[in-house]
Amino acid sequence: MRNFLTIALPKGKLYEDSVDLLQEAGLCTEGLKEDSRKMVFTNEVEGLKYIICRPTDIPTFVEYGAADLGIVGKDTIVEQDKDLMELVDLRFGYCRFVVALPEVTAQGRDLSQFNHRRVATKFPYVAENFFRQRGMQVEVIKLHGNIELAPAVGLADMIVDIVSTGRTLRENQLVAIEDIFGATARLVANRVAYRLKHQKIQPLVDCVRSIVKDKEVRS
Ligand SMILES: Nc1ncnc2c1ncn2[C@@H]1O[C@H](COP(=O)(O)OP(=O)(O)OP(=O)(O)O)[C@@H](O)[C@H]1O
Ligand SMILES: O=P(O)(O)OC[C@H]1O[C@H](OP(=O)(O)OP(=O)(O)O)[C@H](O)[C@@H]1O
Repeated sequence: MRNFLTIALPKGKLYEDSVDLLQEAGLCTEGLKEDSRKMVFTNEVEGLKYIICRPTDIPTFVEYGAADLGIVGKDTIVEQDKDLMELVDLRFGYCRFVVALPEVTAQGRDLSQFNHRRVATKFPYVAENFFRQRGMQVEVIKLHGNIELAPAVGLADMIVDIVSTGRTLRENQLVAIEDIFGATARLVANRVAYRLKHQKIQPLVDCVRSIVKDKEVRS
């Protein structure tokens, strides 16, 4: 498999845009959009292999070299801080990290008034860093999804989560009171593969860069 190029694709929100981009870059993406439970797609003729992963597992597959390249959100890259090469900002999958509170609690207050409170998040590293930089001490509670539920049932006073349209916050009577940073999808590489498979990887990276460079950032 030394000459194969293996690309890890995230299932979920980034999947369609990822497949479209690779197709635009001239790679064969046959079968990837079919409704299927297959996790590995091999194209012997082109020396290409795609693996379909959970978005949060992409950095692990790439760091260990199980995939040479991967597509993953900057939010996940920052949270996991794995040893990856970040090659291209793909300009899709835009979302932003915020601190959000119940509307009733937030009214007329600023964040500093919520010191020593509990924060629910899927992103404990991002949350801890943010509050440390603010000189605040909070208790971070790690959840794996539906973070907006935590304040509603008294598990936490506030949340750190990603927001795109803002609909989930609104429909759960939460309001963002601080922006942390924005994130988009990135093309990442395994360090060793980037050197050993440079002849295959670099033309693809150049092509992807030229495709995305004039595109608007979008969610
Ligand atoms: N509402 C959103 N709008 C736009 N992009 C988003 C949104 N939510 C997440 N993203 C981006 O898409 C990536 C994948 O999100 P998705 O919801 O598909 O998977 P996930 O549930 O976070 O992953 P996992 O199943 O591994 O926990 C996120 O890491 C982020 O970069
Ligand atoms: O601002 P919006 O457009 O409403 O999007 C924000 C929601 O999207 C993400 O959740 P996701 O759908 O990934 O589910 P999760 O709660 O299981 O992480 C995020 O955690 C928010 O809940």
